[in-house]
Amino acid sequence: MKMLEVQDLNVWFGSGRDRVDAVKHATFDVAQGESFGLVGESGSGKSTILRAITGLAPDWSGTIKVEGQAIGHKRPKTFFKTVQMVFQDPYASLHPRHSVDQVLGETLQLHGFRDIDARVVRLLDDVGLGQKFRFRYPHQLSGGQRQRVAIARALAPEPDLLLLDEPTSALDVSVQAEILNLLADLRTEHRLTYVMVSHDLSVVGHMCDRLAVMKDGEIVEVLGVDALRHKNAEHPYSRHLLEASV
Ligand SMILES: Nc1ncnc2c1ncn2[C@@H]1O[C@H](COP(=O)(O)OP(=O)(O)OP(=O)(O)O)[C@@H](O)[C@H]1O
Repeated sequence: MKMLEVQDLNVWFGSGRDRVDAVKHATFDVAQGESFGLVGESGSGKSTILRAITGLAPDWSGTIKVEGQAIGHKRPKTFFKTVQMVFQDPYASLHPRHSVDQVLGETLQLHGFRDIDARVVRLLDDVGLGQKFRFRYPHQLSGGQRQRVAIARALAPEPDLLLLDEPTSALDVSVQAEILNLLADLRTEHRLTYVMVSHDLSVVGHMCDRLAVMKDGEIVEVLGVDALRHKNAEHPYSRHLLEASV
């Protein structure tokens, strides 16, 4: 089954002379359980695709289907039981005056769970933090630990699809691999589907089964990870991108 189908997606910001066409005619699909990468240089539209899917980019046209259901411009609450996003910067995405317990507890409550206590405990274990972090505040956590909390919050509604927007690029190099390994393990354990934005081809090569190469708002090519490893692309721009990577 297809987890995500995106057909002829156009996303723009502003209007008239100020209009920016951030994504143009993007088409791709992602199978259930697959990990799909979006790569391309800064400004090519990668994050905007994820933001359009979650409803953070209001002006879009085309078709977005999740688990076969076309989504409209307004997302019902149940949508976020299926789709969750993890942002690049865990410093910005966590409220500074909310403890880890509050962050996770409130998310669980919002999604109608009753066994909140047991679930908070389980989520902290799932992301490798454990109980001693439960009543800490963001400023008492390292960058990697904050990103683990953000990942736990995304897992709280038991989603099927995680949208990962450069989930490690704001972190120290030394903890990036830890978080990527955690994400890889969680995908297997929770049978998740990933769409991951990264400007780092080695990250995508490690984490993804297929990837779309974006340039100036367009998907120029969709490649399997083998083609990435063998630097075997058709489109000149993808070839250039692969050649430039180590
Ligand atoms: N809220 C916004 N208002 C106006 N323009 C925007 C907005 N968000 C993104 N853009 C523009 O849309 C284009 C695509 O941006 P996007 O962030 O999707 O690129 P990206 O490939 O994810 O790059 P990066 O890796 O730098 O985040 C850029 O030209 C950007 O300036």
